[in-house]
Amino acid sequence: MEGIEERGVKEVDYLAEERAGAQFHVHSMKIFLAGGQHEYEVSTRIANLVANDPVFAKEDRARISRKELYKNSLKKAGHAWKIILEKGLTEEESMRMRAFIDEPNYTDLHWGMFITALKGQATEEQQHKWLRQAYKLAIIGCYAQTELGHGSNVQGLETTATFDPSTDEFVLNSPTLTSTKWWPGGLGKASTHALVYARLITDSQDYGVHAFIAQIRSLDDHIPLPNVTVGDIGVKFGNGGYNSMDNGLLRFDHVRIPRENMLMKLARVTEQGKYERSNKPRQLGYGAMVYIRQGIVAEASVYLSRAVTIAVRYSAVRRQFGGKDDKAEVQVIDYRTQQHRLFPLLATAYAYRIVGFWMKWLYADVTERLNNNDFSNLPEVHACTAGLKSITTSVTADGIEQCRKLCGGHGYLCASGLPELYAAYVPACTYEGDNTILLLQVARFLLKTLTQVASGTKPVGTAAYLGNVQHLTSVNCEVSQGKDWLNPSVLLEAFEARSARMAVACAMHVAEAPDSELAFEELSPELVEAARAHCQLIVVSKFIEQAQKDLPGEGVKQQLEVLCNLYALSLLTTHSSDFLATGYLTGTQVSHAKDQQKALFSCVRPNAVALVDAFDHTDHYLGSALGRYDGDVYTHLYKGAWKDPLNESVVTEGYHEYLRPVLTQQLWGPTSKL
Ligand SMILES: CCCCCCCC/C=C\CCCCCCCCCC(=O)SCCNC(=O)CCNC(=O)[C@H](O)C(C)(C)COP(=O)(O)OP(=O)(O)OC[C@H]1O[C@@H](n2cnc3c(N)ncnc32)[C@H](O)[C@@H]1OP(=O)(O)O
Ligand SMILES: Cc1cc2nc3c(=O)[nH]c(=O)nc-3n(C[C@H](O)[C@H](O)[C@H](O)COP(=O)(O)OP(=O)(O)OC[C@H]3O[C@@H](n4cnc5c(N)ncnc54)[C@H](O)[C@@H]3O)c2cc1C
Repeated sequence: MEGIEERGVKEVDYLAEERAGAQFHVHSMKIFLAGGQHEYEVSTRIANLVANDPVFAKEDRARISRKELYKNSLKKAGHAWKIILEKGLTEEESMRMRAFIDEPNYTDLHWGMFITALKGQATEEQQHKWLRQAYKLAIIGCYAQTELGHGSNVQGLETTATFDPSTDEFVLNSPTLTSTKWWPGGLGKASTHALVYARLITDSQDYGVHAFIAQIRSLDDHIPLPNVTVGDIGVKFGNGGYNSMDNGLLRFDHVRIPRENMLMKLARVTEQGKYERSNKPRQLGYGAMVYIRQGIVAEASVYLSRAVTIAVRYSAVRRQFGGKDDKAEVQVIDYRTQQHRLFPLLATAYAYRIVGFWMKWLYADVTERLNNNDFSNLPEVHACTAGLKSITTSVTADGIEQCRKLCGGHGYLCASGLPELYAAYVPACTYEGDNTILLLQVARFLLKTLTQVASGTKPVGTAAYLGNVQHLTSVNCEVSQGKDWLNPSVLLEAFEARSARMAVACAMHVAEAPDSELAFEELSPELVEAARAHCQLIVVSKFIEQAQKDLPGEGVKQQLEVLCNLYALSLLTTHSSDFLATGYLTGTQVSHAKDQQKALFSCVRPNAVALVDAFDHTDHYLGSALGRYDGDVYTHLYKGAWKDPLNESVVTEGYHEYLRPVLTQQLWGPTSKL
């Protein structure tokens, strides 16, 4: 329904036939996926701005050295900041620009965590002092929490901040090797300041981990300050990927900072060294993590949809087998096995887009509540952000790798864009909370909620279904044929019943054990599965909610319904053992689900290319010869190969030293250089 001319490419469109077969209005879907007309316009404008600026080119990223990559990322960040200032870009526009530049750098941590933590944990006076500087980038901050010895166990951190009343200062110290700060992004080379999480000691008493601002580099010449040891931790996984970030190490040798550098909104130390807590929950000190976790959830769909766009377009271009009697060979997208691996990921990318919108709403809602001193839904928001961060990043990382395999041999080439995408994305399974640790947090929340339900408290929000636990643990599924699975309330009940039953089984086990902490540990694999089931339910329920709404644009609602059903049934069949073991489904009902899932593949097939077009990724952003909008895959793979530095000379460097002696049998002779 949409002409390729709109993209300014007239010469060739190998995917034209695919696009012509779409059964929905692609432009309307684009607007839906962007989050609205305004968001669509901002995205389009900023995507083009980035794509047309040579400073933001990214072709060579997988080929250049780490040093060059890092220096380039500094150049890009500086250039982006210049554009933001010159054009007076809004926060929304700047965030879009960050996304389209598509290269992690120190500003992610500065804006995402340093500033967020200051806003959440600094007093007004402190904010006035530090935020003014930080907003201008006159200082660059990082978030220095993790240490060599502890990351997940925040309460186990070892760095100390000991108050000295004689000088009204804290003394920051790294008492052991394992207390070395290790991993903070932007710390290695760029930051001038660090938000340091350290054990607060005053009057010889340890009050646990608190946040302090420490200047680590000179604002004149960027040299580390006295008694501060700071540097980069080294090359990370993959070419390009997250290597544009200077994850750093940091040690303090009795470094003195003013008492006012402790962030004092949640707790303070007086001039006399007295420790005083505010009446706000101490968990607000974890607020920056909650903010980034929701951001990571909102971003998951972007990464997954990029991989899926590449794999769908390539699968429509690529042909293998068949081709007898003058017929063209079969497009690999028509193979059922390809559809079985690819289409659920397409549906997942849509599901995560919808849950990402909801997550942003949830975060705005909790922020407003916190501003009004309403802390009631903090545990639920923590569970949602932690759990959804965990499942969306794990599925997205695995999904990118699956898309690489779906592209066969060419997927393994950096020219496909997929290896780099995976390398850049996969640390999301670890940073901002290891995904298993985060699911265990959800599990604790579920057990607590069930205990509260037992004592008559009504659960709210995403846990509300647990208020219906008696029904959900006794009801039988009524599906008797494949089509029954297309009923949203049937799907919803299946996911609610599975989640409630898994949580209840764990809760009973833990409650009956003499030592509940030991039982929790023993049962942790099952608890992780129960938490996953709960989080999948959240995504399914948000997708169903959205698919039931009326949306503008011919066929848009119908496509969302198909994808919603496909998403839910793919989860159901993949995790069928849960549904069977909890006794909610029979084997026959699972078979019906599988049949229905197959039928849905046939509905997706004619729309697949248009459904990925609707994500509206530019060729610059995709950075993939396989995922090009025009489908001209082979020309660009071929051209790309000749750009490789190995092909700069016809006879390779090293020929005379190392190849010729082998070929001429002179390996052991007197002139051999080997
Ligand atoms: C122009 C540029 C713009 C840039 C904008 C950027 C924004 C873009 C968005 C996305 C981009 C992504 C960029 C990503 C960059 C990478 C960033 C990576 C940074 C990091 O990795 S920072 C380090 C993160 N570290 C962790 O996540 C550690 C994980 N561990 C923990 O969170 C906790 O310690 C724990 C959860 C494991 C708790 O362990 P425990 O010992 O039990 O802890 P306690 O402190 O005693 O707390 C228990 C109690 O508190 C509740 N709770 C825990 N966490 C939270 C929370 N976050 N909020 C609320 N409540 C919490 C917990 O449930 C317990 O409650 P209970 O006592 O049971 O009632
Ligand atoms: C690219 C990248 C960027 C980062 N950026 C920052 C940053 O800017 N600032 C910062 O402070 N930190 C940063 N980090 C650190 C990151 O937050 C931690 O690595 C993360 O929280 C995981 O902690 P860990 O490394 O201690 O893992 P560990 O906790 O040591 O995990 C190792 C394994 O043990 C398991 N495990 C641990 N405890 C338990 C348990 N109780 N029960 C069951 N299993 C358990 C985990 O599941 C995991 O499989 C970054 C990390 C990376 C990779």
